[in-house]
Amino acid sequence: MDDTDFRDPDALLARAGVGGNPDRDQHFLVDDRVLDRVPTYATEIDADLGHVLEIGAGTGALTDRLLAVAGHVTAVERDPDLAAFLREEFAAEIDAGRLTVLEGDALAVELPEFTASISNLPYGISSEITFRLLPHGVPLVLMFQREFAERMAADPGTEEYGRLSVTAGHYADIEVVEPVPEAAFRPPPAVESAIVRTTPREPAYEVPSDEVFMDLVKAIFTQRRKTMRNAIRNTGHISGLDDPDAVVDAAAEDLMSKRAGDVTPAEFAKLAQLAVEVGDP
Ligand SMILES: C[S@@+](CC[C@H](N)C(=O)[O-])C[C@H]1O[C@@H](n2cnc3c(N)ncnc32)[C@H](O)[C@@H]1O
Repeated sequence: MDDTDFRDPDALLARAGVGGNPDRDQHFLVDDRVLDRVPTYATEIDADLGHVLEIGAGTGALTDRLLAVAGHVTAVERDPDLAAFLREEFAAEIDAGRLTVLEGDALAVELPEFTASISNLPYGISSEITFRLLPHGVPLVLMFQREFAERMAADPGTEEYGRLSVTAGHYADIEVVEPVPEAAFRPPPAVESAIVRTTPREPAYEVPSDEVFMDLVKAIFTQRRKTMRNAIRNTGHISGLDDPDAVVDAAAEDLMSKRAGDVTPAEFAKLAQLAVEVGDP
């Protein structure tokens, strides 16, 4: 088999004897053109992919394409029947030491060292798995619900901008690289999807600690319609600030009059620094 002669996704479903169970987050990608493009969003940045982690490998249609561009692939799959099918279907690649099938919940299994993750994710764990992967500081190419993808990549001042945009953008540049229609999957999900690429980089600001920054951002966005002044005052129980008033008093007046949706990540970072300077948290 050469690199352009990949396993047919419909034939894989037939061999595995599955149709996809939406209750188990199973929507298999069956559009060859999309499947072929997914790995290129990583290889156009780094042609040498090393060890690729795939979350939710299903019947292996994407795994097959990843094996063509990576030195090693670790494929995590929670469904025992699908994990058994992967071990049988890809026995030669496993024997050759090029593929590891990890059976279990991607949120709980011990992850290997990896140099990129390329995955058509189970949408039910989008947020939790993304924040398990982002701190590894490697490129990610991940399929999400389109609305989630757009919130992740949103800029300040837009309707989609929020906690997810700030916290994901803390680790990496985020791009929506391709919208994917429902018809590309079997069974089709209820909503459109989109592929996101994250490119790791240091943030352009300093924070006292990731935890202080994340807790403050989380707290303030629970009150996004309020002014920053009121949002900070009302959410000490979430942000961990003992004396929110002291932070408000020390902060710039114009920042306190804004709403969270217009506050840049750098401004949130400055506020987190200020909170530490005034002795809080
Ligand atoms: C959207 S499907 C993608 C399947 C395959 N990669 C494809 O593109 O056709 C998500 C897969 O993740 C698996 N899955 C669901 N929840 C999981 C979890 N918590 N950990 C690991 N795999 C999970 C499902 O069984 C399913 O095979």
